[in-house]
Amino acid sequence: HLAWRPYAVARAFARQGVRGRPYRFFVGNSGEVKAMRAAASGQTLDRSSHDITPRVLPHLRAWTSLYGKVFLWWSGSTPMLCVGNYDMVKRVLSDKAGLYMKPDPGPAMMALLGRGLIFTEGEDWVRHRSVVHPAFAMDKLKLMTGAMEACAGEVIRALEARAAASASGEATVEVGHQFTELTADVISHTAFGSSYRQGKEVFLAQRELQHIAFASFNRVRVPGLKYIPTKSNVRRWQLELTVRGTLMAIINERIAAAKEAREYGTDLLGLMLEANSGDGGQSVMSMDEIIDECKTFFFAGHDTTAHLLTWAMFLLGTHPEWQQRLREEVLRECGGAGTPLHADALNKLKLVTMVLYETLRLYGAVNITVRQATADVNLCGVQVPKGTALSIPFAMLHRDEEVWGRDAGEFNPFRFQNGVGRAAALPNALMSFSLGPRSCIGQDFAMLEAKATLALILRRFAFEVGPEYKHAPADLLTLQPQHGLPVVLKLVGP
Ligand code: HEM
Repeated sequence: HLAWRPYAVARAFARQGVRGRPYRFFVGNSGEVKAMRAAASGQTLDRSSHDITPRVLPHLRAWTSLYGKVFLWWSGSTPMLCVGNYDMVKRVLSDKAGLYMKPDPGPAMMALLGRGLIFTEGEDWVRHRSVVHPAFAMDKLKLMTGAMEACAGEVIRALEARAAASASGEATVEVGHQFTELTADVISHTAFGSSYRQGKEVFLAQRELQHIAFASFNRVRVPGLKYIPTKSNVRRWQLELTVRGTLMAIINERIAAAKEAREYGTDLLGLMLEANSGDGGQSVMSMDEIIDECKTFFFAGHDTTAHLLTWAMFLLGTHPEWQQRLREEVLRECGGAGTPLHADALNKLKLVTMVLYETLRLYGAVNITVRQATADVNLCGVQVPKGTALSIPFAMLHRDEEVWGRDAGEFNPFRFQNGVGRAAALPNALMSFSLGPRSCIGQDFAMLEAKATLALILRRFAFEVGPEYKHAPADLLTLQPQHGLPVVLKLVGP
């Protein structure tokens, strides 16, 4: 059932090889993409339609309507196959034979994250995943609920004070910023426990490095420039030293303490070190690899979760009936304000979970992912030559009416009432955390943190989206409201 109009083009492409084909064979090129993105970046969308694709994937949306869900285009020197078909996506993401790999992340991302879980492949990936995976088991995450609640509680108290101090009992808050700071605190506490302050230093340095890396994305790459002591390079080197030095100190301190205590601790670092001390005292990962995994936690687990919370506030702020339902559920399962949160109670919040899934479907932090064919492969009948990049547009797949039904563009958390696997015509239709072996290792962590934070907010505040809000979702590596999300909070309860 592929809508495969340019199939003839693809076949010619496959027969005659990748390089050296004239550009006119292809549907679009990177120049067009830039122009479409620039045009889209000025638009504000209708906030009730929830179709963000004209803004975040304008090129794929335009070409999909012309050529179908699967088509070929050319990005710079790379042929790109848009894979908007579920069977194909599933095949690519479930691959265990190494037929599809992540493309080269480029020097900026490598400098930022090194060879952490996100960028390893093959046997290295299996080794890394075996060490990191145990830290994210649900029984371990449950022990982190206290730290999550403590961090969110601090933010809530500051907001309560602001609302209480105003004559109207209301406070207008830019929640995106609040959640970014909150998730940074949570990851610093849950990753590093008592070394939290040093962890926060690493985090701040890492965040500045991220800005430097992204600023360099759109610049022309001049060979050798990275070795020249420009102002930004010098700052980058200083920050890299801070990150590495501080992480190394935290890890060495922990290893030394474990000799006495005979355990590494129950934070993410401790659990990872525990799994790293393999049989016979032989470490599975080197110090450098552990450092890269710590950097990866910050990078992968921070903005993503902050945006999940921000978009959930947007949807609840524009759907007061759902907000009230969720508040009632939280009060029923978790008790009123002041009652400590328990992971088991949070896991019973069915309506909150449904709303979070629906938020992830409509406004998932990751809109698109890319894989590269490592060999000539037959992908559901399409000959894909080695080297072709496959772009998997989650944001479009999540709005596919054939899979999600006629109301795919609407906010309807009820679709998840029988579980995430039964929400659509196909079982793995929700791909916000990706699918298969490379799916998100931190998904339970993110959901638990989001549930704890929402529970605390719903118990204390009723809220609506501020009138000045402009609906302009932007893909700045992760999907976020371009102009922030002002929310008017009003105290509720005693
Ligand atoms: C709402 C929050 C989150 C979303 C939407 C999200 C989404 C994703 C997606 C789509 C991928 C796959 C990327 C790809 O293959 O191209 C991924 C991978 C990953 N995520 Fe998350 N993530 C979230 C939270 C977290 C958290 C909290 C952590 C850790 C603290 C984390 C750690 C990772 C890691 C390490 C990978 C790489 C896994 C591997 O390749 O084996 N993520 N995430």
